[in-house]
Amino acid sequence: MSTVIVSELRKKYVSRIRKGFLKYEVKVVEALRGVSFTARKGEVFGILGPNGAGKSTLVKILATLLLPDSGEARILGYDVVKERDEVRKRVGISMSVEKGFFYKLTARENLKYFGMLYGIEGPRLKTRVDEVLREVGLVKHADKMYEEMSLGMKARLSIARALLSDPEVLILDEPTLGLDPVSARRIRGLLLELAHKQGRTILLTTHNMFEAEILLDRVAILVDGKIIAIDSVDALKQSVADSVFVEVRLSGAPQESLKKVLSNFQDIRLSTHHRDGTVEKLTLVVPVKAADEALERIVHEFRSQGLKVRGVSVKEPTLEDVFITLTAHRSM
Ligand SMILES: Nc1ncnc2c1ncn2[C@@H]1O[C@H](COP(=O)(O)OP(=O)(O)OP(=O)(O)O)[C@@H](O)[C@H]1O
Repeated sequence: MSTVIVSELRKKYVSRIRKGFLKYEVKVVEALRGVSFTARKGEVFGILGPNGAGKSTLVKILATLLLPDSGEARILGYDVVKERDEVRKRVGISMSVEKGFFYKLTARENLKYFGMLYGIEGPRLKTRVDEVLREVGLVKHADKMYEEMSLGMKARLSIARALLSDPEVLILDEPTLGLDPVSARRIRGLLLELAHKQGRTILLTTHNMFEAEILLDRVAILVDGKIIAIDSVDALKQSVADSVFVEVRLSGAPQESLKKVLSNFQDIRLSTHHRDGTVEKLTLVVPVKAADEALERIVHEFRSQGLKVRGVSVKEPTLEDVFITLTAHRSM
């Protein structure tokens, strides 16, 4: 059953940049350029994309915090623009870990405050606050002041707040951003439980490929305001089955020499991003049919440029390889 249905959402930002006394330049950014997808009950659905792709814009619209220019989005059948209040009653939102809590109140007091705002009253409020504290594993820290909590605890508190109204859908913007690996793992475990065991739909944004691989049932790859692929991580990996991903290990090769060699191979793309310095390891994306011959040539070329090749091996593509294959052209 689809709980979130998004069709053809568009959003532009128009800003004025000051260019001098009474002089402005108008800048238009098309943050969303016709985004459509559906998310189902009980799944963790992720929106993955580079900086500025439009992820926050998309989740803010779904969370009823921003109006789209056109298109439609329905959550549990309710329109996020025309039936905003109905959506808000049914959707738990966590936009940013640090925002919106009272620093001098404890975790429990913060939750009580927000519970009251959501209209939960009397003994029900205390029970519900205890329930969500238990759910996110914060009972032990319930009486800690917000300002004294670790980042991981704050992230869990933010999810606890989103759960107060017992929503069927959760919208989370970068729920593990900035967390240490142990705290991030804990949050991921919690999200899997909330979706797979309790049947909630979780819609989240992430930059983190590793997280996407282990957490998401399906992922939409958003680039420049457009979704370029939607599927399970496994299916996305399958979609690049006509390419071989080859890892080449080098002894500190300078960027310039690599660029020179690779510019001679139109059919080979570079998957790994390197910005500067020397390169120890790179992943090449090679069409299956040309693999044997192309690899031999490229290793030969590397060597003739004086680059020391320490090893060449074929590897399983990661989501990052898929992402870069789908989004980037040759990039170095
Ligand atoms: N209030 C705003 N005014 C003008 N431009 C904006 C505004 N908010 C976002 N943008 C622009 O819209 C585009 C999409 O931004 P958005 O924050 O949605 O991307 P994002 O994928 O969430 O990026 P990040 O991963 O860096 O948070 C970017 O080019 C951004 O600069």
